[in-house]
Amino acid sequence: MLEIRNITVRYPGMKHNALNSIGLTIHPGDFVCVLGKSGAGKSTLIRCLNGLQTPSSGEIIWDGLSFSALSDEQLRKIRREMGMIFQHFNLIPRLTVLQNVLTGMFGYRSSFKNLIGWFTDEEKAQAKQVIAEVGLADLADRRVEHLSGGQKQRVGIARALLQKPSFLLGDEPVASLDPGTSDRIFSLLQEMHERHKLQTIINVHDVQLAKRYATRIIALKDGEVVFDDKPEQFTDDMYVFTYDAESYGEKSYIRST
Ligand SMILES: Nc1ncnc2c1ncn2[C@@H]1O[C@H](COP(=O)(O)OP(=O)(O)OP(=O)(O)O)[C@@H](O)[C@H]1O
Repeated sequence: MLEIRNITVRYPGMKHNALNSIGLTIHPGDFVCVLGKSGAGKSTLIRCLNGLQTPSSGEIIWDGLSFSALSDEQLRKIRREMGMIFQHFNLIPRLTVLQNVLTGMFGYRSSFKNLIGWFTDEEKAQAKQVIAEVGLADLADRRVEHLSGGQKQRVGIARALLQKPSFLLGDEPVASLDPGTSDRIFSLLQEMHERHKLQTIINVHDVQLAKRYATRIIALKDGEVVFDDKPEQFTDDMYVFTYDAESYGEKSYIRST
């Protein structure tokens, strides 16, 4: 269970809070999609969860540990628990799929081993296993720069899985992909979520994807939680309110596959 207790984030120079007294509990099995228009605070929330942003006030607690009082070793452990996937994939284009995925092991190894890039046969076998799980077994030795966007995101997912995380966090992971590919990536995320018993929290602009795959939708507006419930409860009126739209679909946060 991950507890977000009353967190507020105000960036330097900002007149308002990016997040304003957010309180949430993420339960085992949750597949959360976070909705909200641009600037609502979605990325800031994800950045707080992966330790990249320290809240101005409030606490995040996981496994009895408060993020604000961690030793370096505990911080390393928390970072390993947070598998992260990104809109622009954050891969190294000139390296192969296997080499990119192996970087997911870095949190478990010494800095020296990471520096020289030496991996054991066992580590390579584990990486090949997750590469097969995301459907890229035939492409393990291909350079990432030669892959499609959807394939690159599969590499990103495999790298996150190799960390053996408890959480899978995504900051707009399908925003650069076409609707059909986005749907296939969400289907893969759902499969991995269930197989690896993850707690998944994904920011997404596509409301239909959220409604199709999430077990829980959280909507943010102006840094506050305005909706936290099952996807079927996210009504057209809630859409209009969340996105300051005039009608359902009016703000193009809905795509069809
Ligand atoms: N590093 C920063 N410095 C100052 N202000 C920031 C910074 N990052 C975000 N903000 C501000 O904080 C607020 C929330 O931003 P955030 O990126 O979390 O929103 P978002 O919902 O993820 O938006 P988007 O969908 O466009 O990515 C916005 O007003 C944004 O301008």
